[in-house]
Amino acid sequence: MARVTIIGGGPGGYEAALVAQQLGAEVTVVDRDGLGGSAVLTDCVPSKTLIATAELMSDMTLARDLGIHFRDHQGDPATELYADLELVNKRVKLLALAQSSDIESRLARRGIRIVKGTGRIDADKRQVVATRAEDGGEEAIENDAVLIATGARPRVLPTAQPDGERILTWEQVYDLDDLPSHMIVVGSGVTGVEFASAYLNLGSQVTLVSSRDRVLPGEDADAATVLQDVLERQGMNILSKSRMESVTRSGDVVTVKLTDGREVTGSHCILALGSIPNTEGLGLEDAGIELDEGGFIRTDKVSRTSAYGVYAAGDCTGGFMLASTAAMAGRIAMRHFLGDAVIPMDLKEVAANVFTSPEIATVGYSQAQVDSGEVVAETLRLDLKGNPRAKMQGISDGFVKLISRPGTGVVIGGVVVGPRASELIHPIALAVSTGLTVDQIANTFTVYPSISGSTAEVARRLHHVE
Ligand SMILES: Cc1cc2nc3c(=O)[nH]c(=O)nc-3n(C[C@H](O)[C@H](O)[C@H](O)COP(=O)(O)OP(=O)(O)OC[C@H]3O[C@@H](n4cnc5c(N)ncnc54)[C@H](O)[C@@H]3O)c2cc1C
Ligand SMILES: NC(=O)c1ccc[n+]([C@@H]2O[C@H](COP(=O)([O-])OP(=O)(O)OC[C@H]3O[C@@H](n4cnc5c(N)ncnc54)[C@H](O)[C@@H]3O)[C@@H](O)[C@H]2O)c1
Repeated sequence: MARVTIIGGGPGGYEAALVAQQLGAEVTVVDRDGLGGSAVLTDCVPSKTLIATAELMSDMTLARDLGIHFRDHQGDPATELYADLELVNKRVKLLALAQSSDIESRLARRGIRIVKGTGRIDADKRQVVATRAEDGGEEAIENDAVLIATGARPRVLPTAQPDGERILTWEQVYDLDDLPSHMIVVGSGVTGVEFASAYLNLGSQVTLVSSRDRVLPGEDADAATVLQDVLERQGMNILSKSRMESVTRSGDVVTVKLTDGREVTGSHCILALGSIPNTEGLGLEDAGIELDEGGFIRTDKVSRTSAYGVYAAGDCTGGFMLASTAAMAGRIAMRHFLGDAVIPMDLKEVAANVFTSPEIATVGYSQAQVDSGEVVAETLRLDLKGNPRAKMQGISDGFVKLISRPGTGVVIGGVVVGPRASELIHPIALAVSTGLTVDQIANTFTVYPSISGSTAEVARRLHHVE
C-alpha cells in the first residue's frame, strides 16, 4: 500500500487526503493549527460569515424603497439598524470551529491518520518529521510521497506591526466586541476591499488606502469601477494612489501615515497587504525543492515540485490563491502519484468571486487580455439596470459581460457584477469549461423575470447573422 504524508490540513491538504484514501493509499496528515486550515479558521469561512451579516444589513437599506418600514414595540418608527459585533463574531468563530471539527471527523471516519503538530521534511532519511503539539515529542513518518500544503500568512511590515486590538491582520478582526467607529483598511486587493465593504455595511465609517488609481487592480476594470462608485456613493473614503508608510497607535487612536506625508486617523486599522508563503523551516532547500523569488514553491501542472516524490498545492505555491484551486491542486497531486486519470489544472476555467456589495464574479479570459491582444475575442457588457427582475428588486448597479471567440462564438470568459454574482457566474463557467457558444446560451430558456435573463440577452447580442 502506497504511503502518503500531507503537511498542512487546509483545502489543499485535506481534499488531497480524501482522494488519496479513496485511491487506496495509507494517508497521514500533519497539521499545526486545525483541520480546514486558514481557509476555515481565519480567512475564507470567517470572512464570508461576517460578510453574510454585512450583506443582510446592506439589503435592509433597500427596505424603504421596497415599501418596508420598521417600528419599535410602541409603534414609533425605528430608523436605525445596528450590528451587535460581539454576537456576530461569536457566530463567526463557532461556525468556523464547527466546520473544522466536521472536516477532522470526516477524515478520521475514512481512516486518515491526523497528527496535530508541525511537520518538516528530513531529506536524508526521506521521512517527514512531525513535532507533536501535545507533548513536543518528535515522530518520524515513513512515506512514498509527500504533499506540502502549508498555506500562507498575512504580510506585515516592520513599520506597521499588528497589536491584535486596534492594528489588525485579517485573522484578528473576529476578537472585536464593538463595531469600530472608523476602520482604516490598508490595501485594496480582494481582501482589503471585502473587509472595507463589510465594515461599511455593518455601520462603521471606512477609509480605504488604495495604492493604485482604482480598487481591485487585478480584477476587470469595469467591475472595479462600478464597485468603487458604489462604495464612494455609500460614503467610503477611498484614498487612491496612496501608499501606507507606517501605522501607529496612541490610546484609542490609530494613525496611518502615507508615503506622501499625509496622515489619516481612525479607531482601528486592518492590514491587507498580501500574503507570505509558509515555506520556511520545512527543510525544502535540503530536499532540493525550488522556490520562486517570493518564497513560493514552484510546481508544474500536476503539482510536482522539483524533488522526486514531493508535491505541493495551494497558497504555498502562489498563483491563484483560492480555496478551490488549492483543493484541485491537492487532488491532482494525489491522482498523479497514485496513477489515476489526471486532468492538469486549467487556470482559464477558474471561477472566482469578490464578496463585496455588489459582488464581482469572473471566469476565463479577461477583458485586459482581450485589450492587450493576448487573445482575440469580442466582449459585450449589459448593465443590470434594464433587467426587469433587477428593477423589481431595486437593484441598479451591476452588469453581465461575456467574452467570446469572434468566428465560432465560443464563450471564453465572463464577468457578473451584482447581488449573488457568485451564483450567477456558474452557467458562464460551465460554458467556458465545456466550450458552449453564445448561441447555445441564447437559445437556452431562462426564467422570466430573472437576472440570468441578462446573460442570455448578452449572448443574443453577440450572435452574428451569417
Ligand atoms: C481574508 C481572506 C478571505 C478569503 N476568501 C476566500 C474565498 O471566499 N474563496 C476562496 O476560494 N478563497 C478565499 N481565500 C483564499 C483561501 O483562504 C486560500 O486560498 C486557502 O486557504 C488556501 O488553502 P491551503 O490549503 O493552501 O492553505 P491554508 O488554508 O492556509 O492551510 C494550510 C494549513 O497548513 C498548516 N501548516 C502550515 N505550516 C505547517 C507545518 N509546518 N506543519 C503542519 N502544518 C502546517 C496551517 O496551520 C494550516 O492549517 C481567502 C483568503 C483570505 C486571506
Ligand atoms: N473572495 C475570495 O476568493 C478571496 C478573498 C480574499 C483573498 N483572496 C485571495 O487571496 C489572494 C491575496 O489577495 P489579497 O487582497 O490579500 O492580496 P493582494 O496581494 O492581491 O493585494 C494586496 C494589496 O495591498 C497593496 N499594498 C501593499 N502594500 C501597501 C502599502 N504599503 N500601502 C497601500 N497598499 C499596499 C498592494 O498594492 C495590493 O494591491 C488573492 O489571490 C485572492 O484571490 C480571495
